Amino acid sequence: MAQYARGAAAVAVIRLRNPPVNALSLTVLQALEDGLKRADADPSVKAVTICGENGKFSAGADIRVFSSPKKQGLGLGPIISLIERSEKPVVAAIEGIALGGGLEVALGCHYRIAHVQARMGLPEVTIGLLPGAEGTQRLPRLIGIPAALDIITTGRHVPATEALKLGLVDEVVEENTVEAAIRLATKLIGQPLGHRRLSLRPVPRLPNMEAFLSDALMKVKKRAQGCLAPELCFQAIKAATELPFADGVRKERELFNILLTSGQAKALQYAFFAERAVEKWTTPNGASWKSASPQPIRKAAVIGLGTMGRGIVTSLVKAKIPVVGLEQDLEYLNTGRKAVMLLLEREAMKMEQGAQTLDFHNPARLQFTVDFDVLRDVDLVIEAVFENMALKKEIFNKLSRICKPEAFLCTNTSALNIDEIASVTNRPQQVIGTHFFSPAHVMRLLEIIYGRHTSPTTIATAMQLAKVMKKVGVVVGNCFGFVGNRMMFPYTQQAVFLLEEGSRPEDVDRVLEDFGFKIGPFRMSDLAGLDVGWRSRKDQGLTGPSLAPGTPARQRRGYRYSPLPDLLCEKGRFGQKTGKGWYQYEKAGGRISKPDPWIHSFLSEYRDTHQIKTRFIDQEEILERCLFALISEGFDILAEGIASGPEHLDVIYINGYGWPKHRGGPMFYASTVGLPNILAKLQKYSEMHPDVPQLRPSAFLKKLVAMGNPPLNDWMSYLHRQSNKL
Ligand SMILES: CCCCCCCCCCCCC[C@H](O)CC(=O)SCCNC(=O)CCNC(=O)[C@H](O)C(C)(C)COP(=O)(O)OP(=O)(O)OC[C@H]1O[C@@H](n2cnc3c(N)ncnc32)[C@H](O)[C@@H]1OP(=O)(O)O
Ligand SMILES: NC(=O)c1ccc[n+]([C@@H]2O[C@H](COP(=O)([O-])OP(=O)(O)OC[C@H]3O[C@@H](n4cnc5c(N)ncnc54)[C@H](O)[C@@H]3O)[C@@H](O)[C@H]2O)c1
Repeated sequence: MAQYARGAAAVAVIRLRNPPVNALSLTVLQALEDGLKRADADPSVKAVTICGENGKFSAGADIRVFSSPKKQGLGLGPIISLIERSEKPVVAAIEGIALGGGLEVALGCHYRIAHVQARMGLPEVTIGLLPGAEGTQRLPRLIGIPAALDIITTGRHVPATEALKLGLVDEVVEENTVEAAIRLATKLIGQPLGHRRLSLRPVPRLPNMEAFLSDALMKVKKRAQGCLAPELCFQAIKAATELPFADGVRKERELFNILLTSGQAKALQYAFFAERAVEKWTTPNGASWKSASPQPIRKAAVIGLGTMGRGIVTSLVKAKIPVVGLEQDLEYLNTGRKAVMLLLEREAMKMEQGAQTLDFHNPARLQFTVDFDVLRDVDLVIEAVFENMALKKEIFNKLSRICKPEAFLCTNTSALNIDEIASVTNRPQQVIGTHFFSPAHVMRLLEIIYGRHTSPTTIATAMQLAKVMKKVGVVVGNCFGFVGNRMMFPYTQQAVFLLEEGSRPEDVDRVLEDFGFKIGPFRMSDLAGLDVGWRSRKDQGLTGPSLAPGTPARQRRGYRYSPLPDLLCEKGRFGQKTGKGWYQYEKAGGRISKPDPWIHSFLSEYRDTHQIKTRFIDQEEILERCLFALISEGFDILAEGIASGPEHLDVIYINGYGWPKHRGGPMFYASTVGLPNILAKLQKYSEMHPDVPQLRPSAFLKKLVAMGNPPLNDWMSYLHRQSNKL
């Protein structure tokens, strides 16, 4: 709702109230409208201030309303026009946040005062929409086309000081913002308001408007990667340059409705809430975010300053946690130190542009050592040494002897058993997997893996660490590859099988990149290094010297196996680092991939050798075999209780594996394709490839289909229900 009160003799204060972020629900809108009408009707009221409860102006429209049948009633635009038309001056007092519809309300006001720590923005694009309450028409009139385009098509939050420079607000204050707004409103009583009504202003012209817009459109499309909203935001802003205000508003509404009814908005809004839902973690034995309290981390250590350790140290420094980086010897230490410093210099430059600083030259904040004794006083250690169980056990055993008893011990292993690592310590309850993604200072995902003995406090502490590092922590159970890499295995396996049967790496990558992945499986493999998987397969006895003599080339443990990646590694083709992998690169370490004729003839010789008949494989088959195998593994993970809901898998894939957010994650995508369709396709492919267990549909998927294809929110409630149709 919105509370109506008198702030000073002649000033009415309308306070938006809907905790925690004063989202504009239908009730709030009704109360806002009632408040405006009451102020208008009361002759003793000469001015109005609009503010928000609890130091937050408003986070915009209540996102849940967009998927409810009541959305027709969300008539925010007319209320904003009502504010603007008021003959009594209306001042917005912006504290905390003014986002989306919240900022649109402020744009309808005649003046805007912001607290110095406030942030403003129109983030609708991030949930698949555009500002639908006349914001695409008012903002360009206030701050010009280039700035409005930037703010609306990126959805970024603008700090108050920048907002002042842009002319988005009239004043920034450090004191009580509402009181300052009331004072301003009092001064404005009786003054003319015409020039303050944004709908009456022209859009500032640019000398080269047409060229500017066509260049901007190209950039917006390139960044959008298949997402519809940025381009429609652009169209709405362009309309402001071409049409009178009222016609521009009509165009905005038309474009808004296209987005609202698109599957993309639904997917992006699902992703918004999924990301928040995973913060409320639970485990099958009843541990939960509600009852577990995190411990403070005042100092941390990172062991191993290779690819991952460097990024992890950088993330900790950025989170202002003092950190010690440890390496195995001085040579590795120097290399690691230089790499960390370079990353930090770059981060510092970026932060200075945003007027923040990064203090990392102080040894109390960042220290490097080869001496484990230095770790005696740290509260938490993250191990990021080579992926080798014996080495990890040696390190954890040492840590458990050296670190103080209350210190937490985390491993960045990609797949190894957390319980086995914990077993060599004197504190298995404080051992946990913290699986960062490369590059660790950039990627938002932190997969948090609890073992059999991990305590709720340890889980809560790892989740808190994720939050402080501005990452998305997702709590999952312990199994080989955990959630992300376990689901990735059937996906990359299908990609390689498709090469055996007739596709080329660039065909498979193109289909998955067109689907929206930032990078296809072969380009990804070249980037990560083919040798990483090769080492792991050798450790598992799937290839290399430990492979039993006489093992058929394309079979392991009775199932289909493709030796193609091993053969490439044997030829020294490790991907980007060697300049050759599934593609060729301009040089070792090069990044521009080109299809490689050598690979094409290598594949055709391989097919001849193994008497595989080359066939044309269409896009549909490529997409379905890769994605549905991954999804089926996801259903197995849910059935085993490794993750507590489909949104966990989706958040992991969006934030760690480049899954297109506008498709909502693999499990959400499965729900849009329809579980019966996925089941039917998996059954078909599985019949065609009976020696590939990853194509056999998950029993849980079958059960959900038998139960009538329930909506995704209900899936987990069917886990233990009996089905007589199976
Ligand atoms: C064919 C049919 C035609 C129908 C016509 C329809 C009508 C047309 C009229 C359209 C009017 C459009 C108006 C406007 O242009 C559209 C919008 O405003 S869309 C919303 C835009 N705003 C956002 O995207 C902001 C989203 N929120 C955030 O970014 C962050 O939450 C935050 C505000 C920065 C705060 O961050 P944190 O402090 O980290 O806190 P949390 O993120 O954990 O949030 C706390 C809590 O609040 C919930 N929440 C946040 N914002 C909203 C919201 N806008 N709506 C609903 N709920 C919100 C969040 O989910 C958390 O709750 P929890 O999930 O934990 O229970
Ligand atoms: N590279 C990735 O993309 C990625 C992603 C997620 C997780 N991981 C996991 O992170 C871990 C590290 O991987 P990486 O890619 O950073 O490896 P890396 O080879 O780049 O670095 C490992 C570092 O550990 C150091 N090290 C080895 N033994 C040590 C010891 N006894 N004491 C101190 N330091 C020691 C090495 O000198 C090296 O610098 C592995 O478990 C890996 O599976 C890697």
